[in-house]
Amino acid sequence: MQLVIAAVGHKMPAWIESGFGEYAKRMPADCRVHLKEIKPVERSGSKTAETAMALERAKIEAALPKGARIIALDEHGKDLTSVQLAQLLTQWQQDGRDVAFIIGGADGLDAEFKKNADMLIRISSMTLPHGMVRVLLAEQLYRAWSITQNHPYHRV
Ligand SMILES: C[S@@+](CC[C@H](N)C(=O)[O-])C[C@H]1O[C@@H](n2cnc3c(N)ncnc32)[C@H](O)[C@@H]1O
Repeated sequence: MQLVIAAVGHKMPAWIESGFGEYAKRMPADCRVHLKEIKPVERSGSKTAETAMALERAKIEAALPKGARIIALDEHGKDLTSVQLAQLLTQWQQDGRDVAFIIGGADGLDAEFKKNADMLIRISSMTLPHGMVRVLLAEQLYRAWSITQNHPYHRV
């Protein structure tokens, strides 16, 4: 199983890159997190946010492994505890299908894309900057993996 984070946004500030890298590098080889940055579609006069998100959706889909389970990150998504995420991680490892976490850009994710996703999850009920979401998600994936291993990183 491969874990992919497809995130609309590039040229992130150094503190986002280093925060993400800190957690991504802790993941073991059989549960590596692969980041795929999607260059945002330029917003210009005649292009609505909906059009831009639809174009970004096509770029996201092209970057994903075939047949991957799609987990969209959205502030209106389901709340998961870290233990629930760890349980999902175990199930996903057992079925072997790749898992793709999708983070939208400034306007969010295309509505149809979210409707078709296998799951919509949130990290908080507040709106977060997209760069920060990838760091928090990487930390939660590392925490989830730690829970599956009884690693002391996670303390109840
Ligand atoms: C700046 S937000 C976009 C906000 C936009 N108004 C919307 O409705 O999604 C950019 C991306 O960050 C992610 N995001 C922001 N807050 C989040 C949260 N609390 N939980 C999960 N993902 C979040 C989502 O993937 C979102 O598409």
